[in-house]
Parts: sequence; C-alpha cells; structure tokens
Amino acid sequence: MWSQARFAASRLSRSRRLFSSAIPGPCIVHKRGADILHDPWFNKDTGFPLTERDRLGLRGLLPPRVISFEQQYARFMESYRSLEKNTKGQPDSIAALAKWRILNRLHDRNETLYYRVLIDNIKDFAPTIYTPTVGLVCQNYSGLFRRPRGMYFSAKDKGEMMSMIYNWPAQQVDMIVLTDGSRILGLGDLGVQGIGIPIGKLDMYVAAAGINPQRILPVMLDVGTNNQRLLEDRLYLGLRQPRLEGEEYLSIVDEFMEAVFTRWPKAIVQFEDFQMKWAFETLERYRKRFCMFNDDIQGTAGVALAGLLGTVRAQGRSLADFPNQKIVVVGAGSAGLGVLSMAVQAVARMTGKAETAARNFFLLDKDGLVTKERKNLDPAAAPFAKDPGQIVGLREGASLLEVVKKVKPDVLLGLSGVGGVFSEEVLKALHESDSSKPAIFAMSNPTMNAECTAADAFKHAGENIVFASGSPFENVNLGNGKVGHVNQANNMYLFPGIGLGASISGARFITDGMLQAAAE
Ligand SMILES: NC(=O)C1=CN([C@@H]2O[C@H](COP(=O)(O)OP(=O)(O)OC[C@H]3O[C@@H](n4cnc5c(N)ncnc54)[C@H](O)[C@@H]3O)[C@@H](O)[C@H]2O)C=CC1
Ligand SMILES: CC(=O)C(=O)O
Ligand SMILES: [Mg+2]
Repeated sequence: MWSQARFAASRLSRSRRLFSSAIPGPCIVHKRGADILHDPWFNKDTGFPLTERDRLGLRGLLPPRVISFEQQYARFMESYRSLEKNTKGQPDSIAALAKWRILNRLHDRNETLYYRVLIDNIKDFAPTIYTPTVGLVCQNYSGLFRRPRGMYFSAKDKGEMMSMIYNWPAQQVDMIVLTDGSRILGLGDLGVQGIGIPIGKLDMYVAAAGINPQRILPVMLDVGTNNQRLLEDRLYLGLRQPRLEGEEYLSIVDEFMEAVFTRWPKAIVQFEDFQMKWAFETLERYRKRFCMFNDDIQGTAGVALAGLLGTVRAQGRSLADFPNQKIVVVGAGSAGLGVLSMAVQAVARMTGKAETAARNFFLLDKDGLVTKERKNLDPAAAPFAKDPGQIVGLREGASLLEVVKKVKPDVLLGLSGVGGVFSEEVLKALHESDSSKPAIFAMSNPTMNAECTAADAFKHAGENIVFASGSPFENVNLGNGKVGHVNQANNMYLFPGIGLGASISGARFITDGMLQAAAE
C-alpha cells in the first residue's frame, strides 16, 4: 500500500521528471509548529511521526497517538460512506452539497490525503468536485465560503497586479485556470462565485494528469457582475458593480496576463467560462503571445471531435466516412462554434476541400437555423451559416424539429445551455433519421441544462443510439437484461492532457493542430 511519504515522494519525483529544469531541489519546509498544521500543503494531521514532531516543533500540538496515512485514508472513506448513507433520501442538492463539504474540508486541511482519495475514487468524486455539483457550489458560494482558495484579481486592483502576483506563496506555477465568472456552465453570470470552476478544473489536472498540486493556481478576475440578484445580495463577496466593458475590461485582462508571465514565463493559462464575446476576443488576442488556450472553445471541440470520430466507428463505418456525417449543432456560442470549426478543419484535411467542408453541418441558435439571411449574423457563426438556395425545404430560423425531420442527421449535438431542447418530438424525429446508429450528444452542463436525459434519449430515439452527455447520467435499464450505455462528453477528458502535454514539451503556444492531434 501507499504511505503519505511515499505518495509525496512519488509526486515529487514524477514532477521532477516532468519539470526537472524548474525544480531547484527537494521540497523544503520553512515553517514550524502550528504554521505547518495549518498549511494543507504540508499538514499530515496525526500522521506526523515522533521524530518529525520533534524536528518541526510539533510535539505537544497533536494528540500523542500517531495515526498512519493508511488509517487516515480509511477513516476518511468511512466518514464519507456513512455520510452517503445518511443523506440517502434527502433532496439531491442537500446530499450533493454535504459530499462537497466533506471533501472541501479535507482539501482545506490536508492536500496529500485529499488528492490521494480523489485519485483513487475519481469516478465517484468527479461529479462532486466537478460538474454537476460544482455548479451548485458556485451558485451558493457566498454562503459556503469558509476559506479562500486561489487568487482574486479585481477591477479595483488595476495597476497593482504585478506586485500582487508575488503574494502567491509557490515559487513555481505550471497551470493556471482563469475565469471572469461571466458564463459559468449553463448557469449564466455568477460573478466572483465562479471561482469554484477553476478550482474544480485544477483538481482534475492533479487527479488526471498528475500535475503537482503546489504548482496550480485557480484565478478569479472580478470585473463586476451583471447578475442583479448577486448585486442585491448583501452577502455577495465580489465587486458590487456592473461588469467592465470594452477597453476597460481588456486592460484588466492584459495586466493580469503580463503579471503572470513575468513571474512564471513557463506557465500555461486556461481561459474558462468567459462569455462568448470575450472568449473569442481573448483567444485571438493572446494565443500568439502566451501559452494559453480557451477550454470552452478548444477543449470542448477536441473532445467533441473525438466523440464524433468514435461515433463513425461505432456505426461500423470507416473513419474516412466522417465527412459524410450529417451533424446538427444546437447552440452557436463559444462551445458550439468551437466544435464546428474543429470538425470543419478535420473534414477539410480528410477531403482536401476546404470550401465544401461545412456542407453537412447545420447550426441552430435560439432563433433557429442559422442561414446567410440572418440579420446581424455573428461573424464567428458566418462560416457555418447555410446558403438558403442549398437547403431545399428549410428556411432561415427553421425550428430544431423541422431541421431534424428534413436533414435526418447522423448526430444531434447540443451546446445550448438549455435543458430539454431535445424534446420528445425531436428525439422521435431523430429515430427516423438515415443513420444506422444516430448519436445524441447532450453536452450542456450542469445536469438540469442537458438537452435531454439519457432515459428520454433511449426511450424516444430508440435503443440503437450512441448517447453522451456533458454531466454524468447513470446507464439506462432498457429491460430484458439490456443496458443503454451512457458516455460522458466533457472537456475534462482533454484539458488535463493539453496542459500536461504543453508543459512537458515546453510548447510556447497551443495550436489548433495540437488539439486536432489530441482529438484523434
Ligand atoms: N460538455 C462540455 O465539455 C462543455 C459544455 N458546455 C456547455 O455548453 C453550454 C453553452 O456554452 P457556451 O457555448 O459557452 O454558451 P453561449 O452562451 O456562448 O452560447 C449558447 C448558445 O445557445 C443558443 N441557444 C440558447 N437557447 C437556445 C435554444 N432554445 N435553442 C437553440 N439554441 C439556443 C444561444 O443562441 C447561443 O448561441 C453551457 O451549458 C455549457 O455548460 C460548454 C463547454 C464545454
Ligand atoms: C465543461 C465546461 O467547461 C462547461 O460546461 O463550461
Ligand atoms: Mg467551461
């Protein structure tokens, strides 16, 4: 079995191997006594052996009995399982928050034990530290707040960021996840409360990519919020002002990026859950200057493309058949457009014909089918807008049901943020599609925002489908011993690899080609 020392040592030696040039030597604790017990990076709780208690000034600060790492691990899991039992039958949100609290308390106290239990039980714990529960945590952040985690840069810190960045206690940071809280999952503008997302994403970096937890940094860029409920909430912890816009907004992001890369030139910054206009603008602004990527545009696209290619295989067709797949994408935001542009790049590469690569793709937003006749067509959506002459029987703004009935797609992919838009009628229409095994990707988060549930998908679109969702669903019992298998289509399957790959290769930029390769 493991021991805490062995885990810490293996973590260190792994990160040494990965980041050998960045690590100057062994990890030295400069603290003593109670300061160590209150530092989750170094605290071992009752696990400090007597020799360490003497050396670190801890004798007398802990109960005398030494409890091994294995015993602490077993004790935590026992508490967790009994909490799970005791909250059965309670409303889902109460049970989910109770699980999040017990994990968060451990995270606050003893990171080594926290990450060990997280890594060993990632399938069980991912829905708590990540979607869907993290959404609920963000919604209730002001009430749940006990201790800060990560860094907070606000509009009031303008001109101070270069010195503030040195307040972070780690010498080296490899991976930063940054949000401005403007589009948290499908929950809208949650202002400073969105910090839960970078925290959850970085936990996945540690658990899934083995990134050293002392070298991660969750960051909230608080430029205000346009969420009236939060502005009126007296417990709200962020700036109580409307969001900055235009050059004022960009100057804050610029200052933050300069500060980060001045202190840690080899860091990677993942932009997360920025509203669409800033997601695209910041990606274009920084991608050729800094090692950064936008997870909602690029990470999601990579995972979706992997799923789309996998679907072709699941249909028993050759990958070369991908360009012939008819794909309907519902949601023309940062995620939907990101997926389409990567899918188009893949088709262009396979066929060598860039001009016709978007031919089999159909895009809908809240106003229905997007065509070139759309008034105020968003330039980012323009490459996927249909020419009305080429879509006989469909008009600008056609409904999803009309599109599915007419197009008979192989894939229906939702990134709309709207729960239930794949209605019974839409799913039944898909059942009549041309495909031998149609795919339904209900990718919006959290669970209540999924375009349909797994049970409804199998019920209305038939048993012979490929189903994937952004937040996890249980497999569906189809009766007669048959199971409807549920997959998860979430960028969490890609971003830890993007960050790790970029780090160990020393990449200076993250290119579309890297993401294509990752997807394939
Ligand atoms: N599974 C995953 O890995 C990921 C999932 N997402 C989810 O995707 C959703 C959207 O994210 P973004 O694109 O960043 O949001 P966004 O706000 O930029 O875009 C939303 C789009 O959906 C459209 N829309 C709204 N109501 C609609 C309706 N009734 N029918 C059709 N389209 C409608 C809007 O017009 C807009 O084009 C969120 O729920 C988010 O959680 C985002 C990134 C990754
Ligand atoms: C998964 C993710 O990044 C999102 O829903 O925004
Ligand atoms: Mg996101």
